[in-house]
Amino acid sequence: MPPKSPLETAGSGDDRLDPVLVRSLSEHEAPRGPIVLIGPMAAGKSFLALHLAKFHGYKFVDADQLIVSRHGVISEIFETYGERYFRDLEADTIAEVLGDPEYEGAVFSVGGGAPMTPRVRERLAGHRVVYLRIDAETVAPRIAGNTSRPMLRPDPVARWTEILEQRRETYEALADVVIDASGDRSIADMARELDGAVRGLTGDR
Ligand SMILES: Nc1ncnc2c1ncn2[C@@H]1O[C@H](COP(=O)(O)OP(=O)(O)OP(=O)(O)O)[C@@H](O)[C@H]1O
Ligand SMILES: O=C(O)C1=C[C@@H](O)[C@@H](O)[C@H](O)C1
Ligand SMILES: [Mg+2]
Repeated sequence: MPPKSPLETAGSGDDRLDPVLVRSLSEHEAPRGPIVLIGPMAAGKSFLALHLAKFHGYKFVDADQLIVSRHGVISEIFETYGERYFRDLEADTIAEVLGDPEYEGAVFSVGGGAPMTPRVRERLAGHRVVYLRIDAETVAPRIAGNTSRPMLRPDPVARWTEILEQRRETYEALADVVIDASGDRSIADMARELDGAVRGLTGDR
């Protein structure tokens, strides 16, 4: 029988790999850095990463949160210095986390626009990348009253849809694993799928 793909392994219940065995196998592998969560604005990347930290024992790190803690509110960075400046800060922050052994095996959520920066894409090569895919209908109530995401002004749902069209191919090309977040799937369900898929990636690539 051909080996299962990570996606098949992810939701397969009974035949999932034994966690203890996978952990001990992975100890012998070269470090591969954090697991990187990509996807459009408000897909739930930060929410999912936090859930994985709370309930599945992963370390959690979020690029936007690091930027805010060091440089202040994102909308103000955009207003004062412009998008280009923010993208440089974002790329520097991501490179720093990817290179930090403290975050080996952590879940790392990055901002929706991060994969569009060529330097970020290059830096992601060889890392495990999970794309959180979602449709506009599911996201609409989350962003309708948006004030904090400068890219979504002035019409959040229309801008979100337009931006996803520009980014979709890039997200798909980078993804090792795709998790579907459409239809308000429960975060616990997605977390279990991601955890299973990541275990399936052990020894991959
Ligand atoms: N599965 C879900 N069910 C219900 N609400 C959710 C779900 N996922 C995310 N949300 C809610 O949607 C909002 C956006 O989620 P989150 O901030 O995690 O998005 P994000 O992908 O990190 O976006 P950004 O790229 O802007 O950082 C949050 O208020 C969160 O509570
Ligand atoms: O998709 C984007 O371009 C952005 C997403 C957010 O996470 C922030 O990184 C910022 O608001 C830009
Ligand atoms: Mg986020």
